Amino acid sequence: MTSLSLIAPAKLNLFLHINGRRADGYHELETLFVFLNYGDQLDFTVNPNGQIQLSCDNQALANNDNLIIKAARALKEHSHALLGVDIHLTKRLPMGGGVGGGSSDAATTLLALNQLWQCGYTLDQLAEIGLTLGADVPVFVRGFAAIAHGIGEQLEAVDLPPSWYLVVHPNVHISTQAIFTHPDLPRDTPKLSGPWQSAKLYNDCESLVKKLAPEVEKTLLWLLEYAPSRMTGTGACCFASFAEEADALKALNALPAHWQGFVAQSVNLSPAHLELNAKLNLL
Ligand SMILES: C[C@](O)(CO)[C@H](O)COP(=O)(O)OP(=O)(O)OC[C@H]1O[C@@H](n2ccc(N)nc2=O)[C@H](O)[C@@H]1O
Ligand SMILES: Nc1ncnc2c1ncn2[C@@H]1O[C@H](COP(=O)(O)OP(=O)(O)OP(=O)(O)O)[C@@H](O)[C@H]1O
Repeated sequence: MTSLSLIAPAKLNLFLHINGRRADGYHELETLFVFLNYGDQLDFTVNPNGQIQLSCDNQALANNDNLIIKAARALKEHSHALLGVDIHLTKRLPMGGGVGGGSSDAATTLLALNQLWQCGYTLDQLAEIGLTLGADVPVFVRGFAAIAHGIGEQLEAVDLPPSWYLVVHPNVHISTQAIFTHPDLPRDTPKLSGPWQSAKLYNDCESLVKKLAPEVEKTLLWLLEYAPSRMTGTGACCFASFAEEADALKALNALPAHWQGFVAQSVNLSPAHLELNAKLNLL
């Protein structure tokens, strides 16, 4: 196999509780991750010259700070692979949106290059490499919907019925770091003591982000007219959940023009894993 095309799906944090802050500044979380069948597209082609090269429809993203390059370099260093790769990114996910676009791109890169360079790493090993790139990378590498503990890397699988989501980006960029370093962020939510299904669930970042970015509050108020709604991650994207696709699409059609949105279904298994497994089974 010398080339591979895979999706890098979005995630939603269906709830996000912050339980404390560690000495290194990272926060202890409890959060419920699901994947959406919507995401960026990544095309990988092996090259023999050992170079790692990225092109993108959004030229500003094709630089060495991109998590795709960082993921490929991390894997190359670990595995001492001699081959290189040309990668093309088609960016669909809103950036700084809380849907994990950069982390998902990094995870898909690790999954693809593990095959193309024949590194033979297990998902646990790839998740460990992924964690050095970001707290959200391991869940995308493991590829199952999960409650996460720790800083987001300790995963407990969950099985959720599929649901339809309207995800709206209110056109404001929220820096994850700015939220996690803000003095007003609540950091003392008690750990869940029983099943999460019967607990009161929320996103601990939501009220702070609404205060800092009133557009997020407006988005949530708009969405709540249609269905139960919440912010994902540290924002700025907000989502509303629907039982029927048609109802989600109806709300999307009414979306004010100054916001962007998309409708997608939640899945328990990452579409990146489903695509990869399907392609490997064809060999
Ligand atoms: C908030 C979430 O989106 C929930 O899914 C993630 O935990 C964020 O994951 P991520 O973007 O991969 O995060 P990283 O790139 O590792 O960290 C970005 C910034 O967020 C802060 N951060 C992140 C995760 C965490 N559990 N505690 C933190 O305090 C760190 O200060 C860091 O400077
Ligand atoms: N492949 C990538 N795609 C998007 N952003 C990237 C990528 N690599 C690095 N970045 C940088 O990471 C920043 C945050 O991007 P990202 O879209 O992953 O945020 P997010 O959805 O809020 O993530 P999370 O939910 O994990 O906090 C961007 O502003 C950009 O500078």
